Amino acid sequence: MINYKHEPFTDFSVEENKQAYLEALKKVESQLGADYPLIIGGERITTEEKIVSYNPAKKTEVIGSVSKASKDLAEKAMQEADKAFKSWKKVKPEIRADVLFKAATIIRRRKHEFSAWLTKEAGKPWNEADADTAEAIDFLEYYGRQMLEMKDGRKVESRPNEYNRYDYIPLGIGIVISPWNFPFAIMAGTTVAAVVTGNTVLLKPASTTPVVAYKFIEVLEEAGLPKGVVNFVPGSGAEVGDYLVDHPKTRFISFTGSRDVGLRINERASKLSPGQIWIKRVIAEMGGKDTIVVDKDADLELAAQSIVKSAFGFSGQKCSACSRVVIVKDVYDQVVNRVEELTKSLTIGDPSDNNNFMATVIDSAAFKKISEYIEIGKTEGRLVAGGTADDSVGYFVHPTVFADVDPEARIMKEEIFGPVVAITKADSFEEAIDIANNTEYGLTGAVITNDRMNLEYAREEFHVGNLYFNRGCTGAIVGYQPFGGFNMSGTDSKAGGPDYLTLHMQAKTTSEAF
Ligand SMILES: NC(=O)c1ccc[n+]([C@@H]2O[C@H](COP(=O)([O-])OP(=O)(O)OC[C@H]3O[C@@H](n4cnc5c(N)ncnc54)[C@H](O)[C@@H]3O)[C@@H](O)[C@H]2O)c1
Ligand SMILES: N[C@@H](CCC=O)C(=O)O
Repeated sequence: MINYKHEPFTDFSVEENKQAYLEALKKVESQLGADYPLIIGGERITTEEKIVSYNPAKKTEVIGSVSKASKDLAEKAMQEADKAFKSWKKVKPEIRADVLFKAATIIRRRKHEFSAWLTKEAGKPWNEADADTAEAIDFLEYYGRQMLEMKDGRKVESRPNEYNRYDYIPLGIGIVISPWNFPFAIMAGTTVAAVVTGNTVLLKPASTTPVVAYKFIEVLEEAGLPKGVVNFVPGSGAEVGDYLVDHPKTRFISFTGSRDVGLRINERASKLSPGQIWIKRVIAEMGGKDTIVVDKDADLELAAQSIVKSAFGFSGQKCSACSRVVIVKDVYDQVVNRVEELTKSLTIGDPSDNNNFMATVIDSAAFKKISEYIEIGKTEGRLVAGGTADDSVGYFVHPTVFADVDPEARIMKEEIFGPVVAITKADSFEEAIDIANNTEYGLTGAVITNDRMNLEYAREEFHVGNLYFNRGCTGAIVGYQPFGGFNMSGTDSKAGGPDYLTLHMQAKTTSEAF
């Protein structure tokens, strides 16, 4: 792709960068508690009912209060999106791409400010927030360029006296439903993929992180996006989510979130609503139960470091997080001991303080669910580290490691989505890969080995959408490691990959005889 390079990560050991982030945090702190309206057809609409967004590390601190869309307002947004589609679909792809490039530039100028919102609203430590913002910029730069490459369609053959073309045209109105764990990157990436391809959007962000989404819509407006192309409609998943998914004018749904909600959307979207004249397209990126496999011939320090970073980065709240480890028996004790040491040395606390490696989980429901899994883990394995939690100030769950877990145990099979990792032993490398595959998910996985033949075996047999060798299993980069999973991890749409935009368009063949 022409001139695309991913956004570099900030080095916070450089004093200037550290000071800039502290300034950004101060700026954001001075703006906490504001009210944010819905944006429908460019109009700001304030509702009585609000979604209140809190800081998970200081659970009484209000980040902002966001108006909440009702079904009536969702319907109004649908009408506005329908109206805007008629003109937006005719806007040249170059101009649509330009809006993305300008938005990327605006965000780059305010990079630490956006990251500071993520630290406050999602509890992201500095490096995790910085990576989330960098990924949002990457999506804008990458999808903008990809649209320029696709704007004239693909080449097909013509014959004498016949001219054939194969062009991509937009689909229509897309419902974008995004998760809280990458509240900037995934929300922005899924929105702009739909927009740059000529569609209009109703964006329903996650209810725990709506403020950063509002800030992003402001950037799109500043970059020149016409009214009604993206409509901001935060609301209850069950009420507004179902209404929009079922709506006959909905042409496609781009969902990222849990398995259960993804399956529900897929099922509802398959039912015809009165007046509907198409089969709705569903892009669904869902959960994971991701494994790191450690071979006997491996760099064991690299293995332990990769496990700890992948399991506990952003408190394990990544669909890509390492939540299971399979170690070949010859090196099992060594690796478990080192994982224990590293885990016990992690610093935990408020993410505004960059000395803390790990902060909180997102909210009280997550805190409760993860705490319950820790209790289940105590009956299913040997507690090696952590096992405690404290929600007196914020939702802190301590990084937890269980060893000697049976491959069939619940903590080995169910997505916990928190800082909990389960370790099991395998007799051989082949058995380790079998255990890794023994889950309904298939998102990410990693193999740590120096054995070339075993790497090749894993390349064929380890059934995941993103497979990594001799590194951890998180941190895919847009345009470098297209991201998406198999089986119950979703529709393998591969966000940030060369095929992603085609999912938002339909191809039209024209053949002219002359
Ligand atoms: N595969 C990926 O690329 C990827 C990326 C990030 C997160 N995830 C997954 O997301 C989950 C965590 O995110 P979450 O807790 O926000 O997930 P979630 O499924 O609870 O919510 C995701 C979004 O769906 C909305 N929603 C809830 N019920 C709905 C309904 N009935 N109709 C329409 N929308 C509805 C929510 O409000 C939110 O905006 C984890 O399972 C994680 O693995 C996957
Ligand atoms: N793309 C991210 C995960 C996104 C889901 O949570 C990664 O590769 O770690």
